[in-house]
Amino acid sequence: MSYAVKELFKTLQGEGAQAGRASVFCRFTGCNLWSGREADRDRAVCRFCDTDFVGTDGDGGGRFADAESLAAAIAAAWDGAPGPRYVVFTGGEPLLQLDAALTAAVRARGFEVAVETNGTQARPEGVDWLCVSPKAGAPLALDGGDELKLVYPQAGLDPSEFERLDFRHFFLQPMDGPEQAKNVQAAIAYCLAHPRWRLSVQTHKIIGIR
Ligand SMILES: C[S@@+](CC[C@H](N)C(=O)[O-])C[C@H]1O[C@@H](n2cnc3c(N)ncnc32)[C@H](O)[C@@H]1O
Ligand SMILES: Nc1nc2[nH]cc(C(=O)O)c2c(=O)[nH]1
Ligand code: SF4
Ligand SMILES: [Mg+2]
Repeated sequence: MSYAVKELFKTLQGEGAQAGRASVFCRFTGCNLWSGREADRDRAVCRFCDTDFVGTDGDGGGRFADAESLAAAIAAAWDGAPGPRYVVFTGGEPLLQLDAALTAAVRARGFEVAVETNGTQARPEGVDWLCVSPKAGAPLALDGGDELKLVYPQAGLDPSEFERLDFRHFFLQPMDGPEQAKNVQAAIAYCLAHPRWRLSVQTHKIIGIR
């Protein structure tokens, strides 16, 4: 199978329970909940996306013919630094492309494998850390994982609906956009009143890394 990648870069994971961790980010092209075109945003299922995942023209992006060639590019992006290697597959929606061949190829190069998904697709083999971020109006195909990271608030989604699912961590991440300051206050208030939930701040945006 071939893979379309928007961009590939090393940075610190900015969100959730692994925040602060050195990571190679592999951002796949394409999503099933939005075309990525601004003209389509208002009629998309997911309308608040903060990410450009169209095309293969970003830093380190491109079309990779097979799992070995993409895994080699991921290993090169790690840059030879010693210690535990960590790759985060995101997008776009990574589970439209990530498969067992690719998780095996990066694991063979010493990587732990993390995924950021909207939860609408099945989980492939070989994932060590699964972050699920459900979207209002999209069917949830996964009933567990490592962290549930709910962008908050979303009309029609009550966080309590997700508490029955099998996750180790439950996070609210304030929705970025025009109402960001208000959404931060709402998420803080929810976490104070519902201590099962923790706040996930998008730290990379604050400190100015990608
Ligand atoms: C761009 S998405 C890509 C992965 C996958 N499609 C998903 O939605 O989980 C990466 C993360 O950013 C979150 N996110 C996207 N737009 C956001 C926004 N405007 N404010 C806060 N988080 C956002 C998503 O919910 C997800 O947790
Ligand atoms: N630093 C950093 N951390 C992130 N965590 C999840 C991200 C994503 O876009 O999936 C992301 C991202 O884009 N940058
Ligand atoms: S599901 Fe994820 S990548 Fe797709 S539009 Fe929503 S936030 Fe963006
Ligand atoms: Mg991001």
